[in-house]
Amino acid sequence: MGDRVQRPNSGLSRLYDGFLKSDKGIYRRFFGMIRKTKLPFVWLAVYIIIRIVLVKFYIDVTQYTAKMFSGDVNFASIIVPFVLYTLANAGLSAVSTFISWVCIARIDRNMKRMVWRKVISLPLSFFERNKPKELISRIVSDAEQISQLIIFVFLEVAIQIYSLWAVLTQISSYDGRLVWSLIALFPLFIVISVVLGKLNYGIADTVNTKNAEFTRNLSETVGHAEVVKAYGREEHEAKRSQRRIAELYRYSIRNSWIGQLSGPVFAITTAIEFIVIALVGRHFLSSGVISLQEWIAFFAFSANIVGVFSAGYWSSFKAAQGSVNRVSHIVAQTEERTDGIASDSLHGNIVFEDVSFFYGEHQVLSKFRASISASGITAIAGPSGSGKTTLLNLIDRLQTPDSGRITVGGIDVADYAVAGYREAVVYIPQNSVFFAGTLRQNFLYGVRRESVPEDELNDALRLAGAYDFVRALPGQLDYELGENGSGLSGGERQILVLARAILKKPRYLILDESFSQLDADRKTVVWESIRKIAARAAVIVVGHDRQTIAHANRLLLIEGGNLIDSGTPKELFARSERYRRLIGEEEEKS
Ligand SMILES: Nc1ncnc2c1ncn2[C@@H]1O[C@H](COP(=O)(O)OP(=O)(O)OP(=O)(O)O)[C@@H](O)[C@H]1O
Repeated sequence: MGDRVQRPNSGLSRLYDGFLKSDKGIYRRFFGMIRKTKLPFVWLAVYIIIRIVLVKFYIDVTQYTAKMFSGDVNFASIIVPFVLYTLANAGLSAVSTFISWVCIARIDRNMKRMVWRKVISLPLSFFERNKPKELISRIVSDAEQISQLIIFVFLEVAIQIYSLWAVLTQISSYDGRLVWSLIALFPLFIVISVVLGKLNYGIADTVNTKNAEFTRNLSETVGHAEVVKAYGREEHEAKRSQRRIAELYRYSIRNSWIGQLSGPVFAITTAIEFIVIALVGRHFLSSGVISLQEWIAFFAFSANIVGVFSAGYWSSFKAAQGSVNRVSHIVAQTEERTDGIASDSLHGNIVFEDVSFFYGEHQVLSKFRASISASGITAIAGPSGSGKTTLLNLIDRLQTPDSGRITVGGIDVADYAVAGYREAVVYIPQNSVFFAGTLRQNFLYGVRRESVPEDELNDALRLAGAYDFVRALPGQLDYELGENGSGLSGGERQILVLARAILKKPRYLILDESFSQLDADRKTVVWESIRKIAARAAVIVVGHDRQTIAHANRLLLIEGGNLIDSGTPKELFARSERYRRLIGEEEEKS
């Protein structure tokens, strides 16, 4: 928990930090991501049509204004149309703003749906590599930022280009040279926009990263408040948060500072532009090339063009680049394969054929070979960290071998359709995880049948030894559990997980020291159930406690990721000193 807080650099280097942040392949990834998000095309089309009409209104209103300012104040031909256009402009603008927000809300919703579906279909290794709490907080804010990017930047830029074209066409109708005097100023605006955009990206990305880290840290600490209190670390945690809050504050101030930089910078460019326009306009007006009305219209149109550049589209685009990167990174991940052989043909021994497996650089299994019988109870025993859970994860396809393969009935497990496979192979991990909701919802979690008769639920509860305590709960199966299944003891949760596994009628049941929190009586009941399950299914259980040894038909002894012996518990006890040491018999004898 003793983390190091990275302090921001000082002075100008902060500016360059942000300036240097750039990313290759961003456009390709962006469009790849957009292709997978359902866009609200009808709403977008309506929005674009209204905006095109508004551009036309804008050009007409500017010309009427110019006519008025040049002295033409005819009521019927100038003032009435001017007022009508202005009213229609205001009404349509309101409608277009509303539609733009509808488009954003829809894209945001569709993108969250798409990303969430993607995330939940990714292999476990993705969640191990990425910090899940940080990831979730980012998906929520990033999707919104990208939706705004699409509407307020990409679409808006396209509309502004159209508007620019319409305005320049109008100006060229006065005199083509006026257009070139404006175009000559464009490079200046573009360079300034790009520089400010780069600065914006760097700082906005850092602020988002710091925010996500902060949220992850807080939710981790709050989620384990009992540990904080038990170790008396309240003060430490308060100080740690304060450091992060102070750091966030510094970055936010820097963000605002850079955000405000664009105002004065564009004011200077506007002044330059004003001087150029005024000089060009005066020259053309005095030489009689354009009329007074055209000169006023030219001036108004030119001011609008600077407005387009100073609107900060490039800055907004760069600020959203971090969001695009994160979401597109998720979208580019490969999902777990869902197609494959139906689980009906899933029968036979589970065989590890030269399986090697790494967690990052750390090799856990090296050409591991073993066979697990398709019937009876097979126990996997070995010291802590020897790779037992990893073997179970590989059987349940939560992890995939880096080389070699695991077969069931001679077929690679990767070739079975994963949903059916996990329906037939039921895995009860070390921690029995429950979610907030009723006991019934948790009990039926992952049971794919449309409905399960009440009698069958009760039979499963009886078989697992859970019936009596569930009856005693207020509301029984409708008993409400809190976050992470709080409201039940650890042992009660373990029994309920077994009852749930019974409902799934597994062909292979995998248990990872799943009953460590039960008292001796309850363990006896649980083992009775396991024996009944083993009469029609293969049971693979990690552990070397007395009950496991007493019930196992066969035992695999693992050490350092290698199978060092296998046989019946009796055989191993007779011939293996390592085994005897492992189960503590040696100590007892002495
Ligand atoms: N997610 C992970 N990332 C990196 N290393 C891991 C990960 N999970 C396990 N390991 C490492 O892999 C090795 C095997 O772990 P595994 O959990 O399979 O052992 P185990 O025999 O089940 O241990 P235990 O009996 O303590 O549960 C250990 O050295 C462990 O530190």
